[in-house]
Amino acid sequence: MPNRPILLGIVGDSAAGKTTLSRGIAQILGEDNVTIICTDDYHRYDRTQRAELGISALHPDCNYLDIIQQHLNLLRTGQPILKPIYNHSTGKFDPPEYIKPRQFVIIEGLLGYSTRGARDTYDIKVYLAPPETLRAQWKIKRDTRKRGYTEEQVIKQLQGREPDSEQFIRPQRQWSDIVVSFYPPQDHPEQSDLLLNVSLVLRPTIPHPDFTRIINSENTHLSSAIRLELDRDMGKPVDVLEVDGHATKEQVRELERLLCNEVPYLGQFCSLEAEHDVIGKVVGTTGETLQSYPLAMTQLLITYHMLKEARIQQ
Ligand SMILES: Nc1ncnc2c1ncn2[C@@H]1O[C@H](COP(=O)(O)OP(=O)(O)OP(=O)(O)O)[C@@H](O)[C@H]1O
Ligand SMILES: O=C(CO)[C@H](O)[C@H](O)COP(=O)(O)O
Repeated sequence: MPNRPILLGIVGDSAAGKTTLSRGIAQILGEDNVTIICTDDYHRYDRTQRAELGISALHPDCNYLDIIQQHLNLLRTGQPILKPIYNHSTGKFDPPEYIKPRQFVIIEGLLGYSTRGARDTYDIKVYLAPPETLRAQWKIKRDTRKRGYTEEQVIKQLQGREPDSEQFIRPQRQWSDIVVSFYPPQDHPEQSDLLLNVSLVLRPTIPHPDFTRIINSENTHLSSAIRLELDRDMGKPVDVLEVDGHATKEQVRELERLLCNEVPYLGQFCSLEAEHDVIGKVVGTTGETLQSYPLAMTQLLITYHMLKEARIQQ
């Protein structure tokens, strides 16, 4: 057991896929081992007040960033918090809840990296950056089916929030250790969620697995679907792991073996070999379950980092 909980941050704009990724990782690590906190709960104003004030939920002034920071510090040292609850159905606040952190804590939300104090508390920082067209499709589907909005209302909200997205949300990408971007293949711009590629920007802010052994070898089998490239992100040199939407189970398994060489106990949590594996499964907007190997690879990499950190803390 680690001495203190391991904190994973997942930040990105609305409907960028934060909840989907958080739940997937929690299923892999075992839901009893994971506490998920959504920072929407720290909105300063309810929906009516925001409309009256003309402020969006994306604006730092619309959120209790100081309380987020304080709660992150408490969670990191294993202490409980009394957390507010924002109710997306009513647009109001429910009574707060008492939360004791489990072994792994995932904090997902809009503004998680916007203060230095908050940034310093995470063990691993992920930023989700799907192309804006894909995010808009996901948001329209999710908000019309699950949050009671009309398509016109969602489009209007996306347009109205764009200045805040640009000023406050997207700059947080620079603070992340891993930038995850699912994107549709060029030949299928009308994407199917099943075929999405993923680009994983790996900043040298945390030690990543050594992918070169399998990517640089004469392993043409793997390189047809998985490539490691040198690039720049926000002006800084990074490695980028590109996983093709057509990647096969066998190809992802090879990467899984590589990660398990470095962190053997990874296999106890996530394995494509497992009979009832949950890895790479995503519940679509209409409730159907999709299997995505690029998502499986993303979950494997993040879980690898969390388990490695947990081991370091022992
Ligand atoms: N990797 C993915 N593959 C396919 N579909 C996805 C993926 N991630 C998210 N989606 C779709 O996008 C929708 C929005 O995702 P999600 O609810 O996870 O976003 P979010 O960032 O948590 O949003 P918010 O901050 O507004 O609560 C989901 O309902 C799902 O259908
Ligand atoms: O960007 C969002 C993150 O989920 C929500 O729109 C934000 O939390 C405000 O909620 P609501 O749409 O219920 O007013």
